[in-house]
Amino acid sequence: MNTTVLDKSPIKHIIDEAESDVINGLYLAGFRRSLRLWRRMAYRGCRLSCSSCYSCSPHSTSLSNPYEEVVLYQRSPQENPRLIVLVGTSGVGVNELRKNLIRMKPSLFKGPIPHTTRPMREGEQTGREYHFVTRELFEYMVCNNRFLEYGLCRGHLYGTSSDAIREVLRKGRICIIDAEPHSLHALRSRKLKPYVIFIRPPERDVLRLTRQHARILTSCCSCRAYTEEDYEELEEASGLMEMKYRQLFDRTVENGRLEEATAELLSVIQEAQEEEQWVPAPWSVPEESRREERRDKGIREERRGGLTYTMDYTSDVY
Ligand SMILES: Nc1ncnc2c1ncn2[C@@H]1O[C@H](COP(=O)(O)OP(=O)(O)OP(=O)(O)O)[C@@H](O)[C@H]1O
Repeated sequence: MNTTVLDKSPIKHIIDEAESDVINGLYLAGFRRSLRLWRRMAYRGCRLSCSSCYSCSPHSTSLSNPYEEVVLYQRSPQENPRLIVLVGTSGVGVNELRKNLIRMKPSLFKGPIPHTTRPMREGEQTGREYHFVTRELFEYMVCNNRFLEYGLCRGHLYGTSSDAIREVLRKGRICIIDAEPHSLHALRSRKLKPYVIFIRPPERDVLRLTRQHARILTSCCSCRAYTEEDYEELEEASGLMEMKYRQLFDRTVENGRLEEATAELLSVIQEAQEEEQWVPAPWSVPEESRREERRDKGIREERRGGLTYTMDYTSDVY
């Protein structure tokens, strides 16, 4: 496998962190601070250079076309649960809420197990903390668009694959992930039917009151108490995110008091799984006609000599 593929990709070097998110024997995979930091840096980079960023560019269909045909969709009990995606600006409490839900209802919620090329440590098991894979396999997965996002940390690659998400859903559990808004276009598929919940900060006085003991993650991978500037930045970044991406959000939940926000989130997720919701029209097309459509597209592109596109169109991600 040619390593230049990864060199050209939007990987950012990120800082390592203390391992393990194990609480009372429950493995909370995917909460590594390094990946969160990477995401944050990637998002900031994206905001600074919007003209070259795929998701902000006119090529991103979900953003360039704010109108899309939607239909009412009711999930049947035989179908996999819908993927739940939490979106929010760094520091608003997305991880705290996600962790809270998994801790409260571990038989209902689960996060996807990330992949890594880092060597397995004593006491770890592949498929529990991580899927431990070789660099070759990781790069192969990158080339085949298997990752929704990935990052490099002290020479080791980390990533969240769409297969890991599907694995959770296939087992009938609600897969709950947090994502940067620019990853949403890759998630919006008929198979995953993501339900996107935007987490918004509360009013400033509620922020001050509730975040007294909260710790903000700095870019130097250390934690400290929130300051007034942090609140200001949080509110501003959140407002911008909401303005720019709101057409991709299904619901908004305000994260003021943690118990109240968690309870609201639980009820919103229950509605998303059990009640009728608006979804993009192609998500309700029967599987057989989708397969035919994909086959047709694949053949057309092969004739044009674009063999490589065939793989994308027949991939499960779409
Ligand atoms: N509703 C809340 N009330 C009080 N503290 C909260 C609440 N939500 C989150 N916190 C605290 O705020 C801090 C930041 O939360 P969290 O780590 O979940 O942020 P985040 O949105 O995931 O951003 P990042 O990935 O940058 O950490 C943590 O100390 C967390 O315990």
